[in-house]
Amino acid sequence: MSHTPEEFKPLFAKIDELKPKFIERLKKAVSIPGVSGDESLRSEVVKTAYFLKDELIKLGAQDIQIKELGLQPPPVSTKGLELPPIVLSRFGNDPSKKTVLVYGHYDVQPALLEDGWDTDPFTLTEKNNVLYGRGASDDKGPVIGWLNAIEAHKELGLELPVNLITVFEGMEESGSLGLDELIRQEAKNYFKVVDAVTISDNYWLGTTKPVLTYGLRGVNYYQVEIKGPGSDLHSGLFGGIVAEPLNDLVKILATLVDTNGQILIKGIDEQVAPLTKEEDELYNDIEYDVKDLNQATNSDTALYQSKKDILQHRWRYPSLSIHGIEGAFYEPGAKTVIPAKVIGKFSIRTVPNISSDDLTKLVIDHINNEFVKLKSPNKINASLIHDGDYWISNPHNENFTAASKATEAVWGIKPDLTREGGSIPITLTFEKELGTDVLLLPLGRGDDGAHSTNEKIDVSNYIEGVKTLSAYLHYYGKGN
Ligand SMILES: C[C@H](N)C(=O)N[C@@H](Cc1c[nH]cn1)C(=O)O
Ligand SMILES: [Zn+2]
Ligand SMILES: [Zn+2]
Repeated sequence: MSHTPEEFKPLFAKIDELKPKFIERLKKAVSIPGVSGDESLRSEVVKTAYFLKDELIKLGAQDIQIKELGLQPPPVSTKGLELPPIVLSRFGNDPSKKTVLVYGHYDVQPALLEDGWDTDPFTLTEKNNVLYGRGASDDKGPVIGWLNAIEAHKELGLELPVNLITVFEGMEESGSLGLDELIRQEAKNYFKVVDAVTISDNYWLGTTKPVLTYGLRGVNYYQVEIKGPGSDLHSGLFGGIVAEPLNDLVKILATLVDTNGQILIKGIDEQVAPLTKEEDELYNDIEYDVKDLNQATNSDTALYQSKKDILQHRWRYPSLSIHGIEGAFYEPGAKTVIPAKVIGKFSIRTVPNISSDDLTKLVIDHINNEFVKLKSPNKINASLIHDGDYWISNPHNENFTAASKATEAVWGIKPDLTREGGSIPITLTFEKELGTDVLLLPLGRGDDGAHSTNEKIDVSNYIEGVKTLSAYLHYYGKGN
């Protein structure tokens, strides 16, 4: 392309040449159904870690370590389930070069064909230059993208411009359990000389303009268990004469949030940092429209119409989403059952300056108070499953500048600076424990359908993304 700087032409040509191999590598990664939230698939998550280890060996990584994290704590696991390991590796250890730590996750969200996928979620399928499959964008595509960037250098006989450390985890979609502790332990060991941390695990805001991201919402995930009869019951024999756990649960869930997305738990709004004039003005320059939102959701269900309202509610205000009910009848048909025990699941996206502990107290007190009002003989137990902090940083530093130049070299346009409504629980820990800047450099588009059916990454985003990651390492390595 005409905007490609001369210095990158051979490297970008090599990346184009390796495209079939890169797609094949992603296909292999996607074929392993490593869903961290599904205990029955834990061995597949672990298998993905070993797949990455083998790829790293082939690429010539040094000091590959598989770090075990011990058992998964309750409430989700009560039967001694091992957490998936962290895969560490190193490319180069030259004291004259800077060191970049790249983090990504190899676990994925659940996916079933019957959820409404057009193709098997664990078979990467190319249609019209788009690659469909669970994890294609979140986050196997970007993780494999880093490996591809390393391979392109290797194939060209080009030295990496920085020392690279890779940190790949298998529990991100389930709260990054165990990783905080590992980062603390390794801060003065494996991660002793890290100059910058870069994460490719979010998405462009829309579908055409690249972005760099300097903020994330946090996430507190809760469950509410309601137990009643000793076993599931026939609703004809027992309906109307026993207290039904699911009736209680739907009433409790309905007290959490209204249909306009307003959280109904008292005391949360007061903790949200006020919007300053300067922050409000930052939204003016960002390219986004309600049409982008409707395109990403394939619907006309937006709660706000103006760009500012949408972006502020996505980035700087909390939200509460109800995700599901364990134990409730959900299959097709008309089963006349009274479920004996149900567990409602919901999460709250947190923002500055909400404290996770204060929030959890407000949430649990609210649920217990509402349950008392029901005067039900059933038993309730509300608890936090996991939490991850929000993160916000100043995007005016060497790391962001390098990524901005790389984006221009590949896409011919300066990226927008955005925040992200989703969460990457470990980001703040890297920043605090390693004392380094963190950059979020997303590859995928806003309509990739992460966590949804028909998740995809466009071939152009995948391949140009490998070029962007490569160019970023060069700009950062030479100090821009
Ligand atoms: C943004 C990132 N790709 C992502 O999807 N993060 C998850 C993290 C999470 C935490 N608990 C469960 N999942 C998210 O934002 O939902
Ligand atoms: Zn992710
Ligand atoms: Zn995700």
